[in-house]
Amino acid sequence: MTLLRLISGNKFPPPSFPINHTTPNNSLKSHFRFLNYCPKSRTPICCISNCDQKTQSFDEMDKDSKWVSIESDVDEEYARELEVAVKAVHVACLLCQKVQERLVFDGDGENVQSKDDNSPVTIADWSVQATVSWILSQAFGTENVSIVAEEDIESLSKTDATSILSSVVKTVNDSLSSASRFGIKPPVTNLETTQVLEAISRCNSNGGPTGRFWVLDPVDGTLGFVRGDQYAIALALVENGEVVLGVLGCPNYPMNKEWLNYQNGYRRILSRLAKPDSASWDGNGCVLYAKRGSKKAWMQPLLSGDNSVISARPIKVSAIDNPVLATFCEPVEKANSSHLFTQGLAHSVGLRNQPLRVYSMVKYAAIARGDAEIFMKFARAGYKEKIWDHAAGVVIIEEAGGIVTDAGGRRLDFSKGVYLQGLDRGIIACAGASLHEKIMSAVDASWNSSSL
Ligand SMILES: Nc1ncnc2c1ncn2[C@@H]1O[C@H](COP(=O)(O)O)[C@@H](OP(=O)(O)O)[C@H]1O
Ligand SMILES: [Mg+2]
Repeated sequence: MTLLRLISGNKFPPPSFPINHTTPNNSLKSHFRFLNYCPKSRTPICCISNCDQKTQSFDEMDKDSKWVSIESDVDEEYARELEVAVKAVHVACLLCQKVQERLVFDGDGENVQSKDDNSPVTIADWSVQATVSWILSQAFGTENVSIVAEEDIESLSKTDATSILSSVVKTVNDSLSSASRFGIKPPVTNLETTQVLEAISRCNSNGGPTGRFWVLDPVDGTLGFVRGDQYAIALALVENGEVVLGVLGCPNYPMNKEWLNYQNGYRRILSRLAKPDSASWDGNGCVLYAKRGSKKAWMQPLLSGDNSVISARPIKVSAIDNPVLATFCEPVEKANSSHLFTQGLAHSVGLRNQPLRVYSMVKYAAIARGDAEIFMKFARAGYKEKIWDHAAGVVIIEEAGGIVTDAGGRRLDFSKGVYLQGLDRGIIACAGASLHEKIMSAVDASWNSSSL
């Protein structure tokens, strides 16, 4: 591993800069390789374009790449894992954007399949799983990487799935061949079909209480994805049952929170009106990440077009604790969480705003960014929540200052395998303790009379 070359002191942000670990004092060890800061937004800027003052990347990463990012100390625990994970999620976001464009605009419906539970799965789900699995294996060695992830290759390996499989292989190779812009060294030659299938099927860990494993939801909210709406790519690292890193890619969730309100295919509507400015921080999606215990969470814009500059901003949960002013999020699909029950809770707690119904873990992102105050999910009795639907979001909200528990006030338990075992009634994530307590009391008061 190589350490960055130091960049001259006057290029660092001024003392008032909000990220204190990137001040000149500790900049020697900083792995956030500043090249400058933006005078307008006062955010750190890292140059990805060809630049004399470029810094070096990890040995196994592409030597020609200028991608630089991630504010953490190289000696810090999980610094390297975080860097690789963020890069992998950026690559996955771009992959998904391309596939979603094709699905939504070109009506590429052939590349959507139905799973046994009737939920959709697309070439993006398999392609992201293969791509992230390959990137993690390259970075840490296949023998050191254990992944719990949503997809398997059963339906993909069937004889009638040959055209889907070849689309997946092409999508993975296209995505990896352009991954060098993120500092990821592409494969020397295109991956063969067997290698792609192997990368997907390697993600067959069952998790558990000991050791280290990654948790991946390649496309969370696949229904939102196929509808041209919100979805997320979620990658977390769990060690001895505790989520230690979380990275959440939200390709359709730009900086401006109002965009969340464009439900039912806002991107489609928007793109018809005017193509979003691809280089704009405001018009593009974001990647959020956090490391357990750092008390900090971060957001980067998604790269697109020829954009050569990237910056990260610290994010914090909302300071609103008055229910009258608070907004709660919940799944779009009634089948995934009872809207009737949360409506009753909202009424008894005094929430007045309309619920923000959003697909996927973008809801966790909304709480962590301070765009909403409460996320509630009350699935039907018997539904078993999977760890990949929550792991990354939980650590990001907690490090951004929020709280995530079940309805009994217990932290979610990621140590029991693929499912969140022992979950009490539902999931409640809040910006602060006061709202959280009010919701929990309201659940206690109304649970027995509910049909859940
Ligand atoms: N009956 C059900 N009850 C609760 N959650 C469900 C469900 N069926 C599927 N889900 C989960 O809800 C996720 C979508 O979240 P949301 O409803 O918040 O958009 C799905 O993720 P995938 O789309 O990755 O399968 C799936 O894991
Ligand atoms: Mg999911």
